[in-house]
Amino acid sequence: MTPRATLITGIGELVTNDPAVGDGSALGVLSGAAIVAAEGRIAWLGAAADAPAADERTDLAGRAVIPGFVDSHAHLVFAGDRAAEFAARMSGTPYDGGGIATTVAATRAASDGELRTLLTARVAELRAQGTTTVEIKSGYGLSVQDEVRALRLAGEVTAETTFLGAHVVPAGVDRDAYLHLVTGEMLTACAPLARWIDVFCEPASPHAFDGDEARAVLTAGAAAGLGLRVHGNQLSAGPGVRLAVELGAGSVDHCTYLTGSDVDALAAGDTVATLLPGVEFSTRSPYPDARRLLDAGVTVALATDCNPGTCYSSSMPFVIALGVRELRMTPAEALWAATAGGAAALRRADVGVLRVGARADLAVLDAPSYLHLAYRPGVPIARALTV
Ligand SMILES: N=CN[C@@H](CCC(=O)O)C(=O)O
Ligand SMILES: [Zn+2]
Repeated sequence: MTPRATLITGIGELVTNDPAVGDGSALGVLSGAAIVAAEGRIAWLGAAADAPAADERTDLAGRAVIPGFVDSHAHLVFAGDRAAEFAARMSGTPYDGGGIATTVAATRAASDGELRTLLTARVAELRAQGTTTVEIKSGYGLSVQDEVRALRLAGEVTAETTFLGAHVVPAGVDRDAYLHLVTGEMLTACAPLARWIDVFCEPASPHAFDGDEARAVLTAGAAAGLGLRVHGNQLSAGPGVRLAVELGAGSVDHCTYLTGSDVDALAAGDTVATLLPGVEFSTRSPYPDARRLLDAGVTVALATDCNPGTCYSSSMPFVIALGVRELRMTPAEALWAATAGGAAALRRADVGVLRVGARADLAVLDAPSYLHLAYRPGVPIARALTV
């Protein structure tokens, strides 16, 4: 049986992220274009006048279309509320990772059904704002059974699952014993449910892991067949970035405090620098220096880091607005980072780009141009369209 095909017309502006088409820019912007999608993939893309016949037709009445956002960093499996901690930070209390224990307690106490309900609502919230691919970390279980449960639930909604047993050392647990567990029994139980392993490498936090500990976690994860990701350089210019690059991680995330050698290492390696400006917004902290990274030729991604402690926002358009307004990225750089950049951070070639064979994961904007993502901050103009 031939697959049913859908023709999408009336596209005001089409951002493909394919530099081989359109205006010659990295965004590969086309006007007067149409798309045919079949079985979740792009079957045809070109001038609307040349579009082939299809079984169904969707007319977007002049709206802009972009690749669906690729949110390459999110912590969505959790219960509980830390609004009071947010309020304290707005009055000057600094963030040090200590509040993670509050979420761990609430998450362990929640039933599978409660966690699933919270998770699916958060995924729906992301999609309603244009995100079509999301990476989801464990890290609020911190016991073998609770980390396994978090990854099992995450795997119900995404293929991009990340084992973050090394988020913090749980309260009352010996550091060395916990490291032994995370790199041993917990890793063995979690690896079959995860694509990635991550570690919160932050010597400035008494709860997180130093460079040697992070290296042990990542090396064990790689030996178990997992790809590597690192929470690095969030609170200080620690060893996270250099470790991530040395070990060939897909991405090092936060990158708020960088030395010159960190930037040089990122520019020479193939690890993506993922910036999470919603965190600096929500913790009233200095923003990372995106221009320094971009000007050095580093591949930069933007993601939400949606989590209950440092940024309880699932909105990629909000992150793009921060990228433009606060990180001084151009609107084009910010959109690329939130789509193709996220795909690079997840080592995916089938998302974050619209070309024949790629996933037909689109975001439709109630606007004539992608510029409106930063031009109209806080206005819900983006939504996911998977055909
Ligand atoms: N920094 C470590 N992990 C999260 C925050 C987790 C929390 O505070 O609950 C982050 O990416 O910012
Ligand atoms: Zn995070």
